[in-house]
Amino acid sequence: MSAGPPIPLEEAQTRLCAFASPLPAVSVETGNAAGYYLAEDLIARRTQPGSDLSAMDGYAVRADDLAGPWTVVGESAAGHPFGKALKAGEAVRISTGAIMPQGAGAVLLQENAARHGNTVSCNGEGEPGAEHIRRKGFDFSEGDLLLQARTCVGPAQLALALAGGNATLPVHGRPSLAVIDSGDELSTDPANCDAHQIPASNGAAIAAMAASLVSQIHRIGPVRDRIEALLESLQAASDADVIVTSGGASVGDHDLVRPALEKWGATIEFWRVAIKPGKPLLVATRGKQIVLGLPGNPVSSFVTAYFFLLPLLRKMAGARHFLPLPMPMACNTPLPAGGPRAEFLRGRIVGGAVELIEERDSSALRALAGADVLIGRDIDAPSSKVGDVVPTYRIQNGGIA
Ligand SMILES: Nc1nc2c(c(=O)[nH]1)N[C@H]1C(S)=C(S)[C@@H](COP(=O)(O)OP(=O)(O)OC[C@H]3O[C@@H](n4cnc5c(N)ncnc54)[C@H](O)[C@@H]3O)O[C@H]1N2
Ligand code: MOO
Repeated sequence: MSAGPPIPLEEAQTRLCAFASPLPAVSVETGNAAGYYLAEDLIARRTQPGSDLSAMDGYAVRADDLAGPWTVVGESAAGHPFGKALKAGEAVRISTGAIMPQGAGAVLLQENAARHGNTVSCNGEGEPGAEHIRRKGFDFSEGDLLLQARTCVGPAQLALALAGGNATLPVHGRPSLAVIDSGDELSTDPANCDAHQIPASNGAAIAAMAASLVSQIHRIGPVRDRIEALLESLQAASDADVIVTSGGASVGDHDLVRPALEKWGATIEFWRVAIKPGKPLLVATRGKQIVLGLPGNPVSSFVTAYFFLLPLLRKMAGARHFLPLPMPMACNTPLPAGGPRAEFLRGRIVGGAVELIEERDSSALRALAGADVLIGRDIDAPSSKVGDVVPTYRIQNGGIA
């Protein structure tokens, strides 16, 4: 294929993600569902709260009997309701989360009560009130829509699903991933590298970024810069839904990922994207398998995994929104005008604004590891001054979509 000019970021993301569809639904125990995406709308199977409950510790009294004093006739504790109806002149000791006794319509807070033996009265600090009651079904009722299909199940959604009476959840399956490190200079032993070697770090970083979105990860390599070795590694990855390579994607004599993929029978869909770092990104398909050839420079590999691999995996895992979400932030540093490629600079969040990390080399891992965000600069973006708002992309914890 002829290379052609690098294609714009959004077009490349759209073309890549169009190769993927959400995987079929599977059922998982709700307690283990964090990180999965719902395959169906989630409906409440129960009402919460199931009865009127007290929101505070204190005394339940009738709504038509707010002056007191009252005789304390029993207790309603969480899990242990008071079994009888409340009469005028009576109060029931009640705790947070306990069912309001039949006939009760107000709660006197413990702090506002004076208790002497079996008698309780107001101490002058406040009256009994209905605002301390959580009404039956105020959060949700049986049959309500709790969450839409393709929502990510985070800790809060997981808790809601359980509260809604769902022991299991229908979620989309997750893709399997193979990650291939390639390059003669790569060592598997970071503690013992010769002068001509560097520790292989990209594969491990990519695997860590993808971990929560995939069913399994097969790490392969480091693979030698020889077509046969690359072919062997691709063959070893032939069960994976998605294959990622890093290194060997550029134009050097030893950049063999493209010819190896062609020889393996893959179709090169596109090569080179107008972003910096990350230009030599390559996308190929072989049947249903999708191959991403990431550039070898560690920051380029990270940035292309962030803007291409993670969206692809999210889409396959069922996400409704799979592209990284820019967060506009004021920038404390003036930025020079953009160039012919969209650029992603490293930035640090300081006092609610973003500050540029000057180091831009695409191999500079220390600058990347010290960054909170990537600062996005469009193609030909005008220079910006201190305080101008710029799009930022959170990169801690692999980023958010
Ligand atoms: N004449 C040109 N040279 C280069 C171009 C170009 O357009 N014309 N593009 C540059 C850009 S941009 C990038 S990015 C790199 C990408 O090159 P490759 O994908 O072929 O990567 P390698 O050459 O194999 O490695 C680059 C660099 O990264 C290190 N590396 C590779 N794999 C790993 C790994 N798994 N863990 C850690 N580090 C890794 C490798 O040692 C090299 O230092 O090409 C430019 N050149
Ligand atoms: O664009 Mo390359 O990915 O800078 O080093």
